[in-house]
Amino acid sequence: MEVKKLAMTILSQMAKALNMESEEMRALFSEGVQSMRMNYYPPCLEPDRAMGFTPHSDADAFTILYDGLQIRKNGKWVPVAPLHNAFVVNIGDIMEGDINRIVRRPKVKENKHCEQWSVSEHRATVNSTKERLSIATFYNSDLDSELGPARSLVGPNKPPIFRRLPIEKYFKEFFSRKLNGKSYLDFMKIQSNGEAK
Ligand SMILES: O=C(O)CCC(=O)C(=O)O
Ligand SMILES: [Fe+2]
Repeated sequence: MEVKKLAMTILSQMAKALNMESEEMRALFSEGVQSMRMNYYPPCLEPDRAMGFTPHSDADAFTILYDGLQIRKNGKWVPVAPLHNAFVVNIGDIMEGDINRIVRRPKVKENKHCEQWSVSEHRATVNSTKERLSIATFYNSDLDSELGPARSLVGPNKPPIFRRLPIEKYFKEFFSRKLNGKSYLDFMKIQSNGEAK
């Protein structure tokens, strides 16, 4: 319950930073699905030859994670060390879909808080002596909702970049695929001829 409160505060700040109607954001997530995954990584004698969690972006809107991971930045894997008393927040695929990729638009890029927003591709490694436990809390809009660019962010001059589909269908499709970086996001994109892939 406490993590959910934190999530709603983060979402309302995100809405503000994106000039999105905060009620639209609140309506999407207040009754949404919150789920938690605990990942246990036992020590591994040959950590260089094993992977804890293969590279992926989270399929949800965003994730609040306890413990560190590695993110792909400019093609390189960079460790994000856990800070004492702090969480790591990952932007997931749904958030990129919902906000219509506004974060990549030049106008918003001027906003220094938005500049770093993009879906995080991450992975988890293992180590040779210590076991590791992470706790990830995932946020989604509710299962009856539709996934697609936020209505307050698209218009005649801002055409949608992602297609719309029922969220249940989105998850069925996601879980029938192998984790493969950000490939599912590409699948969600509308091609330049206006057709969904
Ligand atoms: O265990 C970790 O640090 C990362 C876990 C993760 O990426 C996930 O559960 O989606
Ligand atoms: Fe993840």
